[in-house]
Amino acid sequence: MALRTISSQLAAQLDKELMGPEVGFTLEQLMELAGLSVAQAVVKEFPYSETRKSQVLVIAGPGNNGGDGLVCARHLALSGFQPVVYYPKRTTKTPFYAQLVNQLKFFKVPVLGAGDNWAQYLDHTKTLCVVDAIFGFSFKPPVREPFGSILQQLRHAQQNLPIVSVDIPTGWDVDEGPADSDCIIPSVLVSLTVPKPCAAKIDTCETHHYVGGRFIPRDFALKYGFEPFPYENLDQVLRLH
Ligand SMILES: NC(=O)C1=CN([C@@H]2O[C@H](COP(=O)(O)OP(=O)(O)OC[C@H]3O[C@@H](n4cnc5c(N)ncnc54)[C@H](O)[C@@H]3O)[C@@H](O)[C@H]2O)[C@H](O)CC1
Ligand SMILES: [K+]
Repeated sequence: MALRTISSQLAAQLDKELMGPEVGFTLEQLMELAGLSVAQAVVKEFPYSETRKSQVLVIAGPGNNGGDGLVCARHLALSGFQPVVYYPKRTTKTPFYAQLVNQLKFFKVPVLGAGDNWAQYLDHTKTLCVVDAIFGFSFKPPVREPFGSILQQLRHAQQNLPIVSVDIPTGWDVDEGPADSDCIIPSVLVSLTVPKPCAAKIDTCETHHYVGGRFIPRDFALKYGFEPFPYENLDQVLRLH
């Protein structure tokens, strides 16, 4: 069956409506569900075992995609993993992001900032996977620093260290897909609410694709032009392929 997708523009509109006066979700609610979905996809792909490495590097960007990563790290800690968060560019637009960081400290999750040695966690003998929560559907190329250098290091590491991308593989054009052969190739993509057009460009041999962010009713999905996804029970993610 063809992949159901909506454009970056429509995704932003859908988000706005969910958080508008009529529907009334708060960003905090949606982000909690989004981050939980990503954590669930990680657990499904790399089931926790006491005898296996459990360190996960979560790289959080400056916007809401980064917020999803901060929430994901907390849920991974609750599931027995050892997340380490690299959060180099923090926003002070709302106090919410600082609260998410405080919650991580409450769970004894290290949160590294600009200037810290984050690249040591790219060692595949110690780290299970990297969660790419750098940019989502509001990314506009070209990538500005420090994220260009971060992506370059991820590209070098990705052969041995799987990348789990949140909503969009960072650096890919949201509607067109990978801009050049220098882009990261995630091992797992977790699309939120509904895949964006770039998801149709993933190579299904290389990347497992999940949908998560389970927060809309059937009629709302149909209004935005896609069939709802058949999640099972209370699962927060559905594997598409
Ligand atoms: N309904 C949902 O599916 C929900 C999804 N969520 C997540 O939110 C992101 C979209 O979040 P938004 O804040 O709009 O944008 P981003 O995180 O993608 O990035 C904005 C951030 O990045 C900076 N930026 C943009 N382009 C560049 C660039 N070329 N170089 C450097 N920096 C750049 C920009 O200035 C902003 O600071 C969506 O994908 C989901 O992951 C919500 O969590 C909940 C609902
Ligand atoms: K991302």
